[in-house]
Amino acid sequence: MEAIIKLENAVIRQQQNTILKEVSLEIAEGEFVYLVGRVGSGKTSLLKTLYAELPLKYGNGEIAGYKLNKLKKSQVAYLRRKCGIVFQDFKLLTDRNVYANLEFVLKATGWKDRKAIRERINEVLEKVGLPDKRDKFPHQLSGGEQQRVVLARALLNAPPIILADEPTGNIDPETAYQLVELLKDICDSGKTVIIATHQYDLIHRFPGRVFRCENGTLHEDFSFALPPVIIPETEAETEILTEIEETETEMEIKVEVSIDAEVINEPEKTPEKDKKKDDDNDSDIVGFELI
Ligand SMILES: Nc1ncnc2c1ncn2[C@@H]1O[C@H](COP(=O)(O)OP(=O)(O)OP(=O)(O)O)[C@@H](O)[C@H]1O
Repeated sequence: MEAIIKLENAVIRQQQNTILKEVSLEIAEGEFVYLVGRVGSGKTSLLKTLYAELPLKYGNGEIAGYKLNKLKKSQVAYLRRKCGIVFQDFKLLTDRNVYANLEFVLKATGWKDRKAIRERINEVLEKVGLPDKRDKFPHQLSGGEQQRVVLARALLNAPPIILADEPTGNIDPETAYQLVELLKDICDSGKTVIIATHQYDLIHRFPGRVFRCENGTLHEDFSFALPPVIIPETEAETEILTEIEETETEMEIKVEVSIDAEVINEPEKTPEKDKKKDDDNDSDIVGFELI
C-alpha cells in the first residue's frame, strides 16, 4: 500500500539543535503506530515535524502528499487539515461549552452552513461516546471526557491521519484503555493513527507497529511482538490468572526439585585426580541437599 507518511534521512531539529537524525520511516494508510522513547528523546519533536510546526530542512519528508521540505506557507493549513491533532497543549477553550469549542474549529476551517455544522458536531460527539455532553463546559468534564472532546475536535474535518501525543497522560488506566480503544476503532475505519506514549501496557493491549526514539535516531522496535500481557478485567479473570500463575510456579518448583534430585543421585563420574577441584566448586549442589 502507498505510504501516507514518509521520512527519508530526515533531521528533526528544535531551534538550532539536532534532536534526531537519519530518521527514515514509511507508514501506510490505516496503520496503527506507537512512538516510544525516554523523556526528551524526540517524540513530540518528530510529531511536530509531521504537521509542519517544526520545519524539515534536511532530508526528505512527505505527509498526505505534501512535501515537508518544500512546503509553501500557503500549504501549511491544508496539510494540517489532513492531520487530527491530539496534543496536551491543544487544550479546549475554557470560556465556552463543548458544542462551541467544536463549532469554533469548523467555522475557522470554512464551514458556514449551520445545519451541516450541527450535524457534524453531533456525529463526532456520537463517535467519541459523548452525545449528552455538548452543553457542558470543560471544567464540568472529567479528564478522560475532556480528552474525548479533544479527539472529537481532531476528527471534525475527517482527517486521514491522527497524531496523538501522550493522549492518556493525565487519565486513569481504565479510561486510558477506553481512549486508545477508540483510537483503534478510528484506525480500523481506515485512518492512520500515531500515538506517542510511555505506557507500554497500551501497546500490549492494542498492538501496533512501534518506533523508538533512541540515541538521537529512530528505529522500529519489534520487541513488542512478544505475547501480550493479559490484564484481567473482572474478578473471575483475576482468579483464573492467579490459578494459572500458581500452577506454573508449582510446576517450576517440581521440575527444579526433580533436576536437583537427579544431580544428587547422579553417580560420581569425576576422575579421582579432579575430585578435589570439583568438590571446591560444588557448594551449590551441597545447597540442594537441604531441600
Ligand atoms: N521549544 C523548544 N526549544 C528548544 N528545545 C526544545 C523545545 N522543545 C523541546 N526541546 C528539546 O528537544 C528535545 C526533545 O524533546 P521532545 O519534547 O521532542 O521529547 P519527547 O520524547 O517528546 O519527551 P517527553 O516524553 O517528555 O514528551 C529535548 O531535549 C527538549 O529539551
